[in-house]
Amino acid sequence: MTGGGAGRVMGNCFVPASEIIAVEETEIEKQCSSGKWQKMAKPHAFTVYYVKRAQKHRWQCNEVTFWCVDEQLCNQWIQALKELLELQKSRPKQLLVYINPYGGKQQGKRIYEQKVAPLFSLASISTDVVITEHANHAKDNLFEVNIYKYDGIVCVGGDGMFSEVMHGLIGRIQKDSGIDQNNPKAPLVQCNIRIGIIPAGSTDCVCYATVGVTDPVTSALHIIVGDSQPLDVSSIHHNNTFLKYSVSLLGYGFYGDILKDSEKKRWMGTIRYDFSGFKTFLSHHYYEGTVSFLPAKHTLGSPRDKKRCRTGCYICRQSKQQPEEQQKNYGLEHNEDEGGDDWKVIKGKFLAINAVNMSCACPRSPKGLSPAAHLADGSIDLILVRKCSRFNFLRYLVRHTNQDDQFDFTFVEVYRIKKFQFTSKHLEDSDSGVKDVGKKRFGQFCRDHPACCCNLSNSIWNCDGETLDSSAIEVR
Ligand SMILES: Nc1ncnc2c1ncn2[C@@H]1O[C@H](COP(=O)(O)OP(=O)(O)OP(=O)(O)O)[C@@H](O)[C@H]1O
Ligand SMILES: CCCCCCCCCCCCC/C=C/[C@@H](O)[C@H](CO)NC(=O)CCCCC
Ligand SMILES: [Ca+2]
Repeated sequence: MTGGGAGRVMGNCFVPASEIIAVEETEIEKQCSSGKWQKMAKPHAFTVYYVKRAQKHRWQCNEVTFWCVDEQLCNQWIQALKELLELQKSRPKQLLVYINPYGGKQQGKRIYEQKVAPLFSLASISTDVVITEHANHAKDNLFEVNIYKYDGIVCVGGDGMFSEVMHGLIGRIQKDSGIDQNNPKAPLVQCNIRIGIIPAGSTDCVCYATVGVTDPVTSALHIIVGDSQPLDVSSIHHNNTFLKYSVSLLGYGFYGDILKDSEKKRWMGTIRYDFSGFKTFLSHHYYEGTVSFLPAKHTLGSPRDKKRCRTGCYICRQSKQQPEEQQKNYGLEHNEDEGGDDWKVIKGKFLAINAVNMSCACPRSPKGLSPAAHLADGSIDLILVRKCSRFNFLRYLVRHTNQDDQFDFTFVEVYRIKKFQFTSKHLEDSDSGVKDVGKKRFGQFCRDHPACCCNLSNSIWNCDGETLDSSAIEVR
């Protein structure tokens, strides 16, 4: 048989079966003398659609058409290739798709319809599509529909949309299994339904940090070939009440303040973060509080490693293989929940407290806030940025965007941890009965030292781009 792609004769073209998207019989048309197009009886042809790896982690859908004069031989090839595709067991056949039409640049619906739906249809994936009408629509819907008939859920939107779908899915599975999410020690039931992300948000950090690029076609192709990547999820509680799950950034101080300000500016679209980022940087507020954490002793690797986490990463695989029993024993021996000796306590004045489950790489920060953090090692990198000058804080922020070591500053500390708790000084003071009526009654900023930047109010937690209501939290 003869093969040619996009009108040119190709040399050799090697495609692993796992990267074939579809095989279709091709109708070859030939212009006859009357000038009309008509179907040609011979030769016979079929087209193979496959993944082409382009630059910078981008994937494209390419095609190559094979011609043959023998119809039977042609059909045999088509049959054999279709059987090969049937053997690809991890590929989804039925997907439930949620589109946030207002995320990012409000292009979610267009991106899905123009770039993703044609690929799903080519790959014979059937879809049920829900265009969300309000926040929490997707989450609530996941508690109502028969999720078990789907091979995966796709969210078209940003990190907030991913977080919503993740909460819906984890919540639904726990509900169906009788697990109380309010109990921080309850072992959660693992969810085997995958979530696919078609990036159409403002930061898209979960997509960027897992795929390496924010490109709807690349993500659609990863979904089609059935790729998967486990992710660490942190649960956040306060006083035995479940608050939220987090997969990317849980940030207090700088990133909490940016979010608080930027939520009022949603109408600006993605540029709101630049405005609020600049404003928050200038305000230079720091916050006092206590962070207690349990270091991750049994994970290999450190946040200062040079190597990045990739699919199939050795460190993630090792930590997955760590027997559950050993982890339980570790918990008992180290009396971890009672705040045993292994817990470290740090009191201080912080410009930012960032707890990241993954690098948090995104187009704004291509290596992320903790470049060596692991996607699925069961640990969090806790970054404490202590009070420092504006100039030094700027130097730190600039390192989010270049190759220099973000942790090589005296005012920045990083720990790889399993659990942590935070209480703001305000709360500690009010809990211990210390009342400073003046502070509480008069405004948010230090009246005696207007230029000192100490902020007498609390910051908020930025949990994957959503605000958390409580400033005191327990995370595991
Ligand atoms: N139809 C809707 N109307 C209003 N809000 C919605 C709707 N659908 C979803 N949402 C909410 O919008 C929030 C933000 O959406 P999304 O994450 O897609 O965009 P983004 O915030 O611009 O991007 P990123 O999270 O990457 O910064 C989500 O938390 C989601 O709950
Ligand atoms: C002068 C140079 C200064 C450069 C500073 C660049 C800083 C970029 C860091 C970006 C880090 C993103 C971490 C991910 C957070 C997401 O969970 C969250 C939801 O999408 N996004 C934000 O909170 C949005 C956060 C946006 C911050 C601007
Ligand atoms: Ca991790």
